[in-house]
Amino acid sequence: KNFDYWKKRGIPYLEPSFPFGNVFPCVIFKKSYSHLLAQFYNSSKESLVGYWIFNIPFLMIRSPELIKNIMVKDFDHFNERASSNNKVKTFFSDTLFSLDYHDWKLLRTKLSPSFTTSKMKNVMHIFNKSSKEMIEYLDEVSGDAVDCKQISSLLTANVFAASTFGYKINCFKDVDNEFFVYSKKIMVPTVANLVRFIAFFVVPEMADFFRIKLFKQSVLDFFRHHFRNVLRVREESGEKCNDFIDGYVQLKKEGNLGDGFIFDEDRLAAQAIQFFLAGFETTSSLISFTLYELAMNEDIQSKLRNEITDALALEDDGDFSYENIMDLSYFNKVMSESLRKYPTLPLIDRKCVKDYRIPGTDIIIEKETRCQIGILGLHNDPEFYPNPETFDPERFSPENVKTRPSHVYIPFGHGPHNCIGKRFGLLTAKTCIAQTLTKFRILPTESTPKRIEIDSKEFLIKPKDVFLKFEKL
Ligand code: HEM
Repeated sequence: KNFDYWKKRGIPYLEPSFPFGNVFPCVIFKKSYSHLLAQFYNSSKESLVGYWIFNIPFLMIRSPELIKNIMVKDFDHFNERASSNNKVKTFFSDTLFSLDYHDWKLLRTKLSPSFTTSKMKNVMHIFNKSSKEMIEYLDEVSGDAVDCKQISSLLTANVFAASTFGYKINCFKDVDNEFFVYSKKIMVPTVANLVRFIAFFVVPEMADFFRIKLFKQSVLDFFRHHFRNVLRVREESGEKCNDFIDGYVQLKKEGNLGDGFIFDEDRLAAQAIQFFLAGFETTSSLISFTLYELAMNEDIQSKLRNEITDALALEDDGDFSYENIMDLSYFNKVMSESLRKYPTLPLIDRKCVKDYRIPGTDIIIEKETRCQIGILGLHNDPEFYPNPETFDPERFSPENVKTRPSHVYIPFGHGPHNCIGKRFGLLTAKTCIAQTLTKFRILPTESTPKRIEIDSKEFLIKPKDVFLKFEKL
């Protein structure tokens, strides 16, 4: 009976069908969720278009102006996510993705200091060390076809194990390490995992109704157990390592954030797990996609190598410093283009919390309406990015950026709910790519596809198979 919802409100919509609304291609794994959203985006030229996920009406926000209003200018109308206020009490209820606006704001203010420039400088040694562990591995297998997805995941696991869980491991030497094994269990592309992610992040009623859990209990117990151990060791020793764990120790000491929001160990563990959940696959896929594009575009690869080699020559210990790696202009363009073409977290959502009249129209977005922005569609819209399939870092030269409306490039979102780990993810990926380029020429193999395939069982944008060769320079 809800299928006349958008018609009644005079909002353009896509024709739904019972019982899945507009998401049938995703239910049968014909299309990934991100491609389905891109299809909704491409289906219209209007500023917004309605559709249904099962019987729940959603709005795809298309116009850059409206995107800006929702994310930034009129944030007070859209300050929660579709996943906010999840009723089933799980670790997820204590994360930035799920808390209501009031508690989200308290928590975000407390977590933000863990991501300042000085904190990022302090963890550069972890990014450099993990990248060198990858280089050692590539040295051993130089000339062979290497599974890029696997090496990117191993690197990201090393980084998160050290920074978030205080766990010193080298997964390149020990792929059966339990941290890596449990990490892969969370994200393994199965039907069950896809249903879990969609239920938690898009249709929380489904998670509530079917009592779906985001992780298996054994996986959650593993991460909680390690988190508690490292927290206890740090508390007892008083050691300061300038990492996330120092921040957790401090938050535990503060205890009550006010209004009954208390930082007990489970709540703290939830923060560590959410960072891992939000950062692990997004960052490792960014590395895989960028390595792939560099292999396929040799001219871009050599131009980038020249810039990076010059920058590294300024350092005396072979490690990249924060300033050194953040300020490389061509490198920044390459990473931006990679995130344009492959926005690894392809979905931004907001829930309307008070009725909103779209400026200059009579259209009202009503309270409780769920809005989504399909980043893949937006970033590949030829109106803003001509020949979107072409990998062209020059799209991000200052003159070209000026020609586009703001908010048509949002790989990390925008406004108060934007990605808290943006620089952490970028620094991890950049250090790894920079260290690799100083030692190896990246080449496609005979089996490397001309066009990368996205895994349709994944909630995030992840490549299917990417095999490349790393030839010593
Ligand atoms: C290349 C890597 C990454 C990409 C592309 C990415 C992308 C995104 C996007 C698109 C959002 C939604 C923003 C919005 O709604 O406006 C987001 C939110 C978030 N990200 Fe990231 N992310 C990445 C890495 C990370 C890392 C490394 C961490 C943690 C260490 C992280 C933690 C989070 C958290 C906690 C949120 C929710 C923020 C909030 O609602 O307050 N992300 N990310």
